[in-house]
Amino acid sequence: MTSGLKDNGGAGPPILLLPTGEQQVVVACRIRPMTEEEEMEGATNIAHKVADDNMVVLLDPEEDHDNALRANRSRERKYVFDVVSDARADQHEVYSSSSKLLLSSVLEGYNATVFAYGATGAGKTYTMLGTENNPGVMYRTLHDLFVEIKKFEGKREYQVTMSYLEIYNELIRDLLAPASSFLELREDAKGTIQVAGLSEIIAKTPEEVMDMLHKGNRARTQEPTKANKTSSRSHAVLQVNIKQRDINRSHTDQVRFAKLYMIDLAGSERAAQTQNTGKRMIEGAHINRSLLALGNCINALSEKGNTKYVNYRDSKLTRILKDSLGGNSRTLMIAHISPASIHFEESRNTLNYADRAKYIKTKVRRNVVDVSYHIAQYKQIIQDLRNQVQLLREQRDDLEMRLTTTNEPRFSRLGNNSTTERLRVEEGLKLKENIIQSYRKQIDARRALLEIDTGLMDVIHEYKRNESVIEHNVSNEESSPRNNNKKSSDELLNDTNSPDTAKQRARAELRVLEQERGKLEKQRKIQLQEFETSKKESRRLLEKVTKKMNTTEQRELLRLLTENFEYEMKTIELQAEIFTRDYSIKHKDLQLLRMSQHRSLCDTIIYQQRRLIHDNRILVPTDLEELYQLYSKDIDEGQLIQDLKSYSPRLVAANYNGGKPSGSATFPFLSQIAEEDLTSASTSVTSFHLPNANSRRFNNQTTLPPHRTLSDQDLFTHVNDDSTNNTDVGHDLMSATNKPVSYSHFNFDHASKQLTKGNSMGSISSESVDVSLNNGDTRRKGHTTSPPIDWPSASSPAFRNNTGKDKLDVRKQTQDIAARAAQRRANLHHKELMNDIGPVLSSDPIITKENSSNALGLEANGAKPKKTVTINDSGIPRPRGNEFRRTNSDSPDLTAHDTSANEFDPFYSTAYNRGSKNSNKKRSISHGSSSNNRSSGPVANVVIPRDY
Ligand SMILES: Nc1ncnc2c1ncn2[C@@H]1O[C@H](COP(=O)(O)OP(=O)(O)OP(=O)(O)O)[C@@H](O)[C@H]1O
Repeated sequence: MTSGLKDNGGAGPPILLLPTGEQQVVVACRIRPMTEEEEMEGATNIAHKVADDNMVVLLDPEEDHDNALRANRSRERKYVFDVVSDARADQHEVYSSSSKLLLSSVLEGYNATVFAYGATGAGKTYTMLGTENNPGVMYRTLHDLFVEIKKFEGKREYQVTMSYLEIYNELIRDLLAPASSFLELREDAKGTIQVAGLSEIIAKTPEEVMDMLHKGNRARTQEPTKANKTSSRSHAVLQVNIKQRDINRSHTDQVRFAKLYMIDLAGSERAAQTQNTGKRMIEGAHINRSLLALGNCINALSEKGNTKYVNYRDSKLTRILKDSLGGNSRTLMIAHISPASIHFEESRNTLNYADRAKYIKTKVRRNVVDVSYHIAQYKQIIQDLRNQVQLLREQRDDLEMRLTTTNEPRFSRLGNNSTTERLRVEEGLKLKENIIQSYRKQIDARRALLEIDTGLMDVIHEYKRNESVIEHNVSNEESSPRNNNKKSSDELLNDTNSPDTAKQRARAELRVLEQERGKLEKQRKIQLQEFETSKKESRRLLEKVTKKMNTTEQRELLRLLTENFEYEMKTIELQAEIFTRDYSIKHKDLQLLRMSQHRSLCDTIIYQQRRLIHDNRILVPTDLEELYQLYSKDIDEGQLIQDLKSYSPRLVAANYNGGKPSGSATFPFLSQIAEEDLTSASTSVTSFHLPNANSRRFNNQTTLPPHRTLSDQDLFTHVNDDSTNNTDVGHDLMSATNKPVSYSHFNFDHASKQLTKGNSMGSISSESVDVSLNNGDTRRKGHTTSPPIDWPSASSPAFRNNTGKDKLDVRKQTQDIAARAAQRRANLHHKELMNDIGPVLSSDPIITKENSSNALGLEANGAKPKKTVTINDSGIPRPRGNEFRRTNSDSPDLTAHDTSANEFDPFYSTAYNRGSKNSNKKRSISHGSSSNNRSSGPVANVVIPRDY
């Protein structure tokens, strides 16, 4: 190993070398003891520490010695790490062989990071925090840090500060000031990530540090789950800054800085294992997503030559860990696993990632600043300091003067004058205290409201995503012949990828989410009331206090107080606005995808209806035929919008522009969204309602409801435009008002009504798109301009004299058109969404090597993951697999499909190609229609990733 560990002659644990330059990440592994629950479940011990104390052997519990095929294929896995500790190792041993090694380095001025990694319940928090009687790495490291510092007493001057934050559902909270608002990450000019507004507290003794740690841990989000009774639902980051300099300053002064990060990550979890639902499930999705981003960074960084692009921006966790993983830091990863056979998959994943992390190299350098002084500079410094002392004296005198006019000392002056005056001032001071408290209460209530709102937004988003899962599967069922798809109930139960299972899961999830929504709405009502009460109380107090304050100083003080309060409120309002906008964007992304599904279904229906008309020789009225010709023309030339204008201006105008002629040349609904985005920023405190029974009706239907793009006006209706300011009181305070907070409602009732109005023409594009189809021998490429076909109406010669050849031609043309329509629209959506949404990675409930490396592969190619479209067309004979190939400019790869019916659930699977290089049937996202569904006509499906 070249990780920087060195044996110190058997005298103790190995120590870290301290060279400046490249250094590999040190990886330790801790196997915790079996828990009672695991033993009760009959789990066996499959993780063993062997050899030179640094090897872990993991046995596959499913190894079958009786199976001749597998007999020679041992699935025993061996991993070598820098340090390995098993169930016998106590907290002190683990600390001594891991984090302690970094301490001397930190005191030398090197940055360091220790982070605990592993699946949920693997023992990360136990290692990092420990228990009161058996503290973990965080406490022990800080304790020893102070012991070391003490050794230099009288020689060196140290300043130790600490901050403690958690990342919960992608929101950053200050654990040392839990009542403050969520914090934002900022990147300074040097690319260093800072958490704006994070409190940094000076710590002087280990006890103080311990107090702060306890305080922070109490504020941390921890909830019981099935997998762990004390599961951490957030990533906790403890940052310790150490600054030191010599006490006896000479003409040179050397200042050393070092940052020590200690991180307890939340554990990855498999939805099936944790059986989390509702809020826990949303937390789990956030945790998995950020760990997936971390896994991707580890993969990219551990590549030989380190040439891959490392995407730190995917999550707040990876942004914070940027320096620790790829920058100036000595980094130690403690991978945690359970020895139980029931956690084999989780342990294998953790060990695989830990194994990769060994190859990450950071570039370590000492953070030292040399300050040299010349005599002339000394003189200048002394003069500056004198000036400063003088200035501070003046400020102190001034403050004392102010205090005597505003505070208690004034009582002495009042002394003999009047007791009533004294009482009046006393009362004024009390009122001032009350108003501060009431402002604080109002801020806290508003903050709590914001937290509930973000929870509600998450719940609603999950709800709508699950609705899409159901709709998607329903539409696929509609498009596929049932007899080919019939599965026994046993098969369905075992087939976790089956759409039926996905649908059942989604329905169960909807029920849980509804309950969660109910709970949150109740909480919201109470919180809103509390907020209103505190608002009224502040207003009342402000009026009262203003009357009591009769000097300019007092009024000025009150004005500053109120301004400060308003500033805090504004910050929260801005945060609320950001969350609302984020949600609105997410919501629209989801809508686009749903519309795309819907439109694909319409194409299928049109195709099948035309086929029916043709096969049964049904007479078609002329106006229907004309409409169909318009449809065909649109597919070929993208002219539908223009033609419809002349064909039926009223219809087009009503659909697009509220009666005005539409100026939109491309997707009208997209430009509509852009406009709405610009005007939808006014929502503040929002309350949300899930779709009511009426609007949910279609979940149980077998067809999709008519679809329409919802505007923000549909979604958010102001229910309380209460512009009641804190009543302006006193002349000086006329401007010091508590700005109104407007409330709006997420209006699903209205939204669903709008939905049912329909929007069938509303989003047909006039943009032309290159389409390439592989219809057996015939291959059209580029901008297709085949003339609109003559559909055999009663007057059509084709209908009257339809010879076998004519019929074949007509059918073929129809099939081409329907398929092209589906393909073209799907391509357009793909293109738009790729631009708008960025990489599509599924947040598979657990990070697997397979999916993350594929996700990585997509990044490495500099290409965004492709969302591909499956189109099946029945009637056209094709040489192999009846596959269409797409060669549009976005997807240069020809990606042929061999889609097996409902092979996996697109909502829970990963968007990447799994096919082998040589295979003619490279697999793309396979979902929706199946190869045995070909008779059902064209079906275009678009993947909705879990993220949306
Ligand atoms: N080395 C150990 N010795 C004894 N008990 C342990 C050890 N490691 C973990 N445990 C116990 O196992 C349980 C789960 O541990 P812990 O909460 O630390 O897991 P975790 O990895 O932090 O989980 P999560 O990611 O869900 O927060 C706890 O009850 C803890 O006390």
